[in-house]
Amino acid sequence: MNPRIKNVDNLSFEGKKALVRVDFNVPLDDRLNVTDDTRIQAALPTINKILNDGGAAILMSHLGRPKGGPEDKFSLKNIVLALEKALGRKVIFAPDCIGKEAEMLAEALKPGEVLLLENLRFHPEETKGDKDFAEKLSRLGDIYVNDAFGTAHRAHASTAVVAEFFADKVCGYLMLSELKNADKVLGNPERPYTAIMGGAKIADKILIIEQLLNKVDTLIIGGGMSYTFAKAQGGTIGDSLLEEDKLDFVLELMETAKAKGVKLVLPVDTVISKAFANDAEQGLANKGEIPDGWMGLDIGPKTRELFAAEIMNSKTVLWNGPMGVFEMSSFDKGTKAIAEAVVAATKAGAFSLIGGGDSAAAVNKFGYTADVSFVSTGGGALLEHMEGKVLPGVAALVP
Ligand SMILES: Nc1ncnc2c1ncn2[C@@H]1O[C@H](COP(=O)(O)OP(=O)(O)O)[C@@H](O)[C@H]1O
Ligand SMILES: O=C(OP(=O)(O)O)[C@H](O)COP(=O)(O)O
Repeated sequence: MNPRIKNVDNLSFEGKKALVRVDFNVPLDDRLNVTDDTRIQAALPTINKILNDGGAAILMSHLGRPKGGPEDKFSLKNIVLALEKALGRKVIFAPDCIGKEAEMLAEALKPGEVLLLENLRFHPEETKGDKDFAEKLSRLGDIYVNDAFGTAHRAHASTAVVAEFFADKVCGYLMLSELKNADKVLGNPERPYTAIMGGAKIADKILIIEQLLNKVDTLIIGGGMSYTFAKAQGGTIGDSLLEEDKLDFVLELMETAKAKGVKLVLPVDTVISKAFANDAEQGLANKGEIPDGWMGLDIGPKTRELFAAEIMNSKTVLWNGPMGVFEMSSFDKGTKAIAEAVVAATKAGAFSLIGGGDSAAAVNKFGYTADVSFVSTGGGALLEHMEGKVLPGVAALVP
């Protein structure tokens, strides 16, 4: 990290109001309760440092990907209870992240108090990196702290642009420890080096693969991402997740992998279901043979074995994205099997780095968090950092 970037230890927050970008993009269940608070817990050291110094913390985050206006299921109000429980103190909630009310609540904040702002992405200006919006956010605090490692790959108003408006801008403890751990692998990874990719954010992450091909020896693709590969190879994928406009790109990626001598390992079978529901009719299909009216929601048993063998062979493992819809018990076996293989490889001496909001939640759900080398709160951010990119959220902190 650029040595000119300061961190929370370089400042006293006494009598100050810190505007803190956190990543509270946590999973919620149907009743809008937080199902995994890893990202909240991870932000506590920074928040507590500010409060213990005699400062006040104004926390801002996104939650999910709202369409550009308020939506109840994406309200940060849903996480207030979990945050209060984790912090052990009351949290004041601002129903909008900018405007008169937010400014008044911030103004009235006393040392030791915490204000949580409503979802930043209820304003489309956030993801556009709008300068006026960033300026409005900046009015709320005296010091800017970025501790949102999971969102540091986004050049958004609250993650990057807002920093321009502060003389004091620092990174938090989470950001520091994430970068430090990732750098253990970045410089000189022990080989064989295997990356495992899955999940549902296909459009974003497919682009990252191209860069990863310059780094890894083996690339395993599972989860929602794998069906675009199966389709590109001429298979049928029913109603499975598909990134239609990336079909040609995927074929090019496969050629690039071959040219670079990277072993690309794709699923050979898949658990299929008639609907996106735990109790829907289920079956198994070979790769690229999913009938119409069915969708692939997990890797199949042969794939579990194939992937596990590759992982066991590795000295460095980087994993982002679940292998299936692990939130439902009918489709969690692939993710669990891969987690078990990563744990076994770690016990055999490999360094394992698992990242992503949902991936971290999955590893937590299966009880393996302590059995891997490091669980990162960032998925896309971790991958982009591992590509060797300077993350915009980090670059913005250079004085
Ligand atoms: N085959 C699949 N079809 C639909 N969704 C999937 C599939 N495989 C995985 N997923 C979903 O991917 C989501 C996680 O994706 P992503 O956000 O990319 O991971 P992370 O948060 O770990 O970076 C999970 O909610 C999981 O249910
Ligand atoms: O969950 C996140 O990323 P991840 O799914 O890569 O772990 C971050 O909160 C970033 O969210 P975004 O991908 O909607 O910008």
